[in-house]
Amino acid sequence: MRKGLDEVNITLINVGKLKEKYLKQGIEEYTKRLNAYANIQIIEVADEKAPENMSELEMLQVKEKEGERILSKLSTDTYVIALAIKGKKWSSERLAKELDNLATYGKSKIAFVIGGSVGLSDAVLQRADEHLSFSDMTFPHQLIRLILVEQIYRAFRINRNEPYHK
Ligand SMILES: C[S@@+](CC[C@H](N)C(=O)[O-])C[C@H]1O[C@@H](n2cnc3c(N)ncnc32)[C@H](O)[C@@H]1O
Repeated sequence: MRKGLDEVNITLINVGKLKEKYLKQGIEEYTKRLNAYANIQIIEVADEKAPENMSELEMLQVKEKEGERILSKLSTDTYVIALAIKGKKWSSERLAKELDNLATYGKSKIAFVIGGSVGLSDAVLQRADEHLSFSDMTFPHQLIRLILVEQIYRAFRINRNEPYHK
């Protein structure tokens, strides 16, 4: 059944608690603005200790444990967009269009997933319907959360033909 974007539930699934105050403030601001347009929920799953000198195997284990926690938050009818450096690069207009299309085709649950300091497990990447990249650069996962929430807000403004800074 066709749905409007305002009927869509957007969930951001993140690994670890947000620590920096300036990021918290920015995310709260965009979440508040977004709430005028959609239901938005932010979920934080526990992170694993990830010391600098971990072996490949330990890193894999961290990803897998965090991945299981992420997967436990996803229902089978959720459309999942994983944030991944090697994913597709979309313009803001393309993200707006994709969200609009998902609403049009009755997808009312959309989850964006951001990995922890060592990234997302293969199981999460395989579960995802799309992999989205913001650039070839690696951003801290907490900063990506702020960039993502701003881009989702921008997408809603674009879809509503409302003015926003270019
Ligand atoms: C510190 S990065 C992890 C780096 C890890 N080596 C990897 O390759 O995924 C943490 C998370 O932030 C997100 N992220 C970081 N940079 C990104 C980018 N340029 N585009 C999309 N997501 C990004 C991804 O979800 C990633 O799992």
